[in-house]
Amino acid sequence: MEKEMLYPVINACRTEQKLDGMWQFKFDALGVGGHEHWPAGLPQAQEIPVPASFNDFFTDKDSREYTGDFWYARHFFVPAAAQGRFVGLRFDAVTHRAAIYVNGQLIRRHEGGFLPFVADVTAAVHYGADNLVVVQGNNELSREALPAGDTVTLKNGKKMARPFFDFYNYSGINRSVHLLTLPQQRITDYTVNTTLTGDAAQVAYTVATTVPGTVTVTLTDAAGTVVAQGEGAEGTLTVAQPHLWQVRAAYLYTLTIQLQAAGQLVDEYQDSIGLRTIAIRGHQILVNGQPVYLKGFGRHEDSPFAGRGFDQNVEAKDVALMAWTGANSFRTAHYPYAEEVYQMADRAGFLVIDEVPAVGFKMAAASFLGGLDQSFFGGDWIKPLYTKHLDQITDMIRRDKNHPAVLAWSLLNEPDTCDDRSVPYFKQLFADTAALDPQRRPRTFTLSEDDTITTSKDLQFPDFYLLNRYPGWYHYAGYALSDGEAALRAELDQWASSGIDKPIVFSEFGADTEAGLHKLPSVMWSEEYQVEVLQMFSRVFDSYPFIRGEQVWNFADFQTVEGTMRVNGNKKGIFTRDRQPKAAAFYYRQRWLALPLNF
Ligand SMILES: CCC[C@@H]1NC[C@@H](O)[C@H](O)[C@H]1C(=O)O
Repeated sequence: MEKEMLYPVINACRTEQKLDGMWQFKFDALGVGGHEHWPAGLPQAQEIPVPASFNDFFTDKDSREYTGDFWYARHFFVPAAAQGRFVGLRFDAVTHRAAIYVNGQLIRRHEGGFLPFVADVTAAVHYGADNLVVVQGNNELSREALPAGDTVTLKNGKKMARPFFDFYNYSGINRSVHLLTLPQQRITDYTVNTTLTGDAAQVAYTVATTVPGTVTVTLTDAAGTVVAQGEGAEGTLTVAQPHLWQVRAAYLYTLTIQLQAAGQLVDEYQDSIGLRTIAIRGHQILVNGQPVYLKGFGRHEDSPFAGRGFDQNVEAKDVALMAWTGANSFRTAHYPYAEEVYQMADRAGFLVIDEVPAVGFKMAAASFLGGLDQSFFGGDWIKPLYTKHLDQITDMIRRDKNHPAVLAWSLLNEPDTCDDRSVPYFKQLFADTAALDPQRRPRTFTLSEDDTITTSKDLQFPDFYLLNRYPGWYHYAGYALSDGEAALRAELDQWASSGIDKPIVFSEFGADTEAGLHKLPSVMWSEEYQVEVLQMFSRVFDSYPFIRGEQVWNFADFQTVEGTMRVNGNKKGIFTRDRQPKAAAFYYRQRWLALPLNF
């Protein structure tokens, strides 16, 4: 578990410098970097941008598909004034694992390619001088790591990723790197939790610090007016006539936390927070006590050139397009996204289902993508996998817990829940994660086509259900679409008569579509067919009141492994990979703008 997750800020007590740009880069297929002293500098290196995946910058297949160790390096200057402070290098994400060296010294290692970690370099840097940071990365997949897969070795000795998941194994320093200098006596975390009482909001807060001291907390509104203040490492702020954070009508306050020691201000941290409540009541998902119907997308962090590297330009475009369609939510399929994504969702009023990369926990998926056919939860990899799974859920919640946009936590995508051996795993997971979120938001996971109300053994665990269903594509396809509608209705009739009174959200449904392919009457892969499939789902959703959301798969076309089922990636996007609309985008704009928000 990472101790410090606070997003970097610059103020009177804290400094931050981004180390983004061109870094030295070198593959290490033979694993010689360690004993050839690469931590002290990379010989004959090339250059790769950070933040970005390294894969798409190459023109040869061996490099694009490279699996194994890879090294990055760059120089950075630490001012003399930093002496006596905490000096850290914060990596927002290195996929999938990393060892960090500074001036040739191993500082730390980290496992997990989609969450931040801080390397404490206080004792390793030269002050008022140049320093060298070297990152030893690795992108190999295994059944005891997230996301799950295999790494195979070809006859020519080259390693190849064999993902049990349907997105490309983009790798590298995928998000920003920050040089931080912080007070030794500092704020390390905070929590907020809002309840609404009549015409006031009660904001319970806690503040964690490295030393006991005097903590003061100030809440200011968008105009900068102080609306509440508190003293002490925990307490409750009362906000009269609060301006609530609403879905697609966001309002953010600024929370300022100050730490004083011996009468001196030693640290300060400020963040934007939204006052809102989230609850599930029967079949309803409630925000501020009002039912909300989720309209939106399963997404990916994926774009040409940067791969899975975070690109603020792409995210800004995606937020604009989601707003244009009338969407109000998305799922971070299938991993936690960059923190800037949640900040933009906070400001835009989008609801987010936040998901860890527990994807591929089903050998059938591996079979679908060329894997083996045995029970995933019966494997001898489960024990080490569970440790990493819980660790990454813990870090995701620690990182994202204060975002008003975060509605729920998705703990897995399409696991094999038809196997009795999954039950102890899920029982432990839901027990171990029950108290991680101070706001106690709902926890769930997505159910694939195989995992139905009659076959799944794990339906007692989620607080609401996420269904991934593909009649019209993987079965009942083409002219048989009407049978697909009948089969979907038959399944939902089972849910309706089951007595289960929890909401259902469709978290995946759709059809691969080649943009520009038109056919009248329709044919699979045409834009017309994608709209017909989505219209079928809309008819069904509108027939069952316990369906409380539709998040179509996917927002945009995205890169996957090569295969006979993929045409240079997955084409189920409503938008193309370069973010241009297919006919389905106009369909959803017309449907979602006409749907009331609260119903
Ligand atoms: C076979 C269930 C569908 C599957 N669900 C997980 C997503 O990551 C994939 O992209 C999606 C697809 O194949 O389009």
